[in-house]
Amino acid sequence: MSSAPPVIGVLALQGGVREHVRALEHAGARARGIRRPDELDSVDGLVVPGGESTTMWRLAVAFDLLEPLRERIASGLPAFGTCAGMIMLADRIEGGVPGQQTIGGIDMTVRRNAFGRQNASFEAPVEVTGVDGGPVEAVFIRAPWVESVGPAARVIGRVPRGDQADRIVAVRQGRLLATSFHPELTGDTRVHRLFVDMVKG
Ligand SMILES: NC(=O)CC[C@H](N)C(=O)O
Repeated sequence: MSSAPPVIGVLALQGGVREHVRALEHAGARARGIRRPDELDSVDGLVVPGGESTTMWRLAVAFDLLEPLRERIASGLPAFGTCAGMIMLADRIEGGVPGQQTIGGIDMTVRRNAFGRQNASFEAPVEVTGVDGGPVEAVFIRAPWVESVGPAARVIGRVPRGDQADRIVAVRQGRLLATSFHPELTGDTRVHRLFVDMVKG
């Protein structure tokens, strides 16, 4: 017997919203954009997309969403952040603009634009714990990396090789998930399936 698909919101202030909606629907969820605090009440999970974390933070404040997002996530709403969305889910950031705030939730320190200029965009096969069937082809676009995680968070993916081998690029903490890269851009929906399973679980 199959239960009703979970409803997953995609924070639609800015960034790669449509791609996540598509990937979530492929992964067996119903997806919708979220722009207002009351829309948070009717979702079982939330994706915070990539884009620009400084703009997303400013818009979240302007739309009175930052506090409601913090409250919902603190009270157990499963969430998945990609790239700028990873920054938004970090408890601590480095390289932010003055005063930059996050939603938080994951006990980690994330460095913005960490991979630097020559290497601002690249792809690499990343093994993600909990995703079966071989590495995920990870697309990094002016991506952050995770400097460190606290005891509550678990590293589930690292850069496989090259100058930045072993940099942490995927983290999980309970029902919160974050990747430096963009699984919504590749057509491979295994990371979204992992999140949909976390939401169902
Ligand atoms: N592709 C992305 O989401 C880039 C993130 C962006 N560099 C930021 O700081 O928010």
